[in-house]
Amino acid sequence: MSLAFPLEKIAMIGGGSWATALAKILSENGARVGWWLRHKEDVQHLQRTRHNPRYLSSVQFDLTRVFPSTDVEDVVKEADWVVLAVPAAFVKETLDKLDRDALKNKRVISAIKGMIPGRNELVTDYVSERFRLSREKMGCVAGPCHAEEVALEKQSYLTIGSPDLALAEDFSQLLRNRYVKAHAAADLDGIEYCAVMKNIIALTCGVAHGLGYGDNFQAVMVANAVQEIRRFLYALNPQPRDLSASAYLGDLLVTAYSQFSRNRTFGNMVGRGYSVKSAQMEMNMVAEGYYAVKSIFEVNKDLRVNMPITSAAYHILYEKVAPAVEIELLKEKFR
Ligand SMILES: NC(=O)C1=CN([C@@H]2O[C@H](COP(=O)(O)OP(=O)(O)OC[C@H]3O[C@@H](n4cnc5c(N)ncnc54)[C@H](O)[C@@H]3O)[C@@H](O)[C@H]2O)C=CC1
Ligand SMILES: O=C(CO)COP(=O)(O)O
Repeated sequence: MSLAFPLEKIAMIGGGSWATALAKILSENGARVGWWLRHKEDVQHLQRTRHNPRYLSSVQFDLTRVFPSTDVEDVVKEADWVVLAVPAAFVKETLDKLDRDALKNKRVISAIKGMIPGRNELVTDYVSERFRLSREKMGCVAGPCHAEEVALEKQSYLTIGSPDLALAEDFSQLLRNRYVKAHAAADLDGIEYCAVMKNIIALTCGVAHGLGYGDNFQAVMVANAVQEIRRFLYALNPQPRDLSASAYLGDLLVTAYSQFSRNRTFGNMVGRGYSVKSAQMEMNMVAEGYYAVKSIFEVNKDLRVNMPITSAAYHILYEKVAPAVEIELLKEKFR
């Protein structure tokens, strides 16, 4: 196979499903991928068997292009591009080991669809401030794309958001292959916030499903969600954007409807009566929407946007209001 990008050096930060899927796409395109994983035994397993033992274990890696390691400083030092793919709740502790100049002269892509808990910041805002990095040097990976379908090489679409369209286009090129189409977009903030919010909506769709509501109700929930997202984005960052594009609506739809969605699965368990703790323990994966709902709810205390779905999810997850009560209230608010 000819290598499309033999000289590009990537640092992949994260050992979960999405990091594994992105490492597959990038390395198969010929990039050199230094791959930080948290557990030494996972690194050793990858080196021995060429498979990630925990996530997307069917994917086999070419170890002449993929270099697993537990040393985040080493992995970052070598790279031109740093791709962040740990859940947002672990960004701080993962990057804490790096000094403030570690990302100087690097281009940083967040593949994370969550906010930094406690700080209620987008990942790119946090990284930009912590590492004194201009947002022009940053981008995000968005779009309706489940890691599980990447592993199966199903046709997928990604959008790279960055205020620097040239950077977004460069990273799009690294991703394009037989089954991935990627394109550049300028709306970094809007795309990143929408990716966070669609997780909250998918989680709440899961709650309704767990309570026995059907497809008719879910379709109305999703339609109302688009309006909720539009109101919030307009209040926060009023610029023209086409919310029907796949980076916004497409990602909302796939997460709300897919069997692979972590957020929907988590919500479904809560709707069926699991406590938040037991639902989290049951999943070996992270539902970003759980953390995101608190961040968005708190950001909205100043904005005061009408956000019935987010408020319902917050009451269920953080104030222990019975899911049936909150969904019953939503029923009356939807049009
Ligand atoms: N899975 C997918 O299809 C997609 C995921 N994303 C985003 O990618 C990000 C990563 O999620 P996934 O790969 O899905 O995760 P996952 O749910 O597959 O796996 C959980 C990850 O959390 C890590 N983790 C758990 N405790 C940790 C700790 N204390 N410190 C550091 N890491 C810890 C695990 O090592 C593992 O990497 C999320 O923001 C998610 O929204 C974005 C697009 C698609
Ligand atoms: O963002 C995703 C698909 O585009 C993944 O969503 P989940 O985390 O709910 O699986």
